[in-house]
Amino acid sequence: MSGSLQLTGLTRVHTPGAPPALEDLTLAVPAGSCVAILGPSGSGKSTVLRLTAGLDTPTRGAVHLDGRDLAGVVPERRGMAMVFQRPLLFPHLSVRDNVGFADRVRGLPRRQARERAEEYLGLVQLGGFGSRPARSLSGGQEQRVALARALAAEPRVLLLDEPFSALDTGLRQEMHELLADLRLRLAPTVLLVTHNPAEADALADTVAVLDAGRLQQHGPMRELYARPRSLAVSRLLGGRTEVPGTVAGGRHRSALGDLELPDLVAEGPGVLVVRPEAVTLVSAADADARGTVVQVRRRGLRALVTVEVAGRGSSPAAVDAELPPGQEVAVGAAVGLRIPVTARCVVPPAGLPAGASARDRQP
Ligand SMILES: Nc1ncnc2c1ncn2[C@@H]1O[C@H](COP(=O)(O)OP(=O)(O)OP(=O)(O)O)[C@@H](O)[C@H]1O
Repeated sequence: MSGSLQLTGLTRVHTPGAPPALEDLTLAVPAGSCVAILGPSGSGKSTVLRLTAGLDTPTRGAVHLDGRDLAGVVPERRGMAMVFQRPLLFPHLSVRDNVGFADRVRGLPRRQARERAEEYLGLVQLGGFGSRPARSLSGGQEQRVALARALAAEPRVLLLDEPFSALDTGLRQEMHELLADLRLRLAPTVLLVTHNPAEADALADTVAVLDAGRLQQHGPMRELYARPRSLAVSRLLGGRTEVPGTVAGGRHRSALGDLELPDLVAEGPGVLVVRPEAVTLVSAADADARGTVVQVRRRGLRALVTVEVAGRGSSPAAVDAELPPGQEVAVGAAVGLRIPVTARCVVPPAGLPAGASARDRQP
């Protein structure tokens, strides 16, 4: 029953003359897949869901479901169900009647509606909760009911708008496992909005990064981590190492020295970004660059260290490295840095659009 969703050139301008809330978004959500829209506050994530659900009208662009243009189709006839950050249950109704509400509205007899509701409550691991009043549930249970209610509508697309962000870490983890299980059993088509990279990583097949209303990059999370196309994407995923320099002859020249690049990169200014997990501290003989530890932060069993590398004739560079459990280093220590060639990625300097990525330009 899962549908195939296609957004094409989707644009929403709220105030003429002001920057669009969403600009020219083209995104495919294949049947049975889960695509996450990831972005900072105000980047246009909810706008995408509202336009898809028909709660708002695009200024330009189209939403197609299984090839059908949904322009002018009211939300309740789009074959979609939405789960919001707040569950929005009817507090005076039982859990079962909350889940069966849509079935009752469309004329299903009470008994049948309740049987179906129980079935979906079982799927979200709330079997036995049916007769309880909705107001007696915990936050996590309420959100499970909201999910059961959405699934009971048998939507062709499930729209999730930050559904777990109000839950504490443990409950959120449980909901992630539940959603992964539901995906295996029911294979729904899911469009998920989140500002949390770990959530996008845990739940989605691919992640579309939005910044200031524009799609920055869309791909599997691993690709976004390893090969961000812009500083915005790198920063959103927690990247902090940004070394400005110049690309020439397939090498990046900066305070770190002259480093070979793994990809074909156009000549000109470019910022080297590297994931801290890829950087290791090594002896001077094996090092790609040498520097001094200026900061150590604990990350559970691991430590995240910042190493400052003095540039010859350029300003110093700061490189983050995540140490494995057991490896310790103190502020002030002189260390060598190993940055594997495959971990080196060059993005355009701030101010240039992602589309102008040095990697995408031919030399
Ligand atoms: N009805 C509206 N009228 C005017 N501007 C709006 C309206 N709705 C949203 N915006 C603006 O559009 C931009 C995108 O908003 P949107 O809610 O889609 O962002 P978001 O990424 O979902 O943010 P958050 O994570 O904070 O919910 C924001 O600058 C917001 O202020």
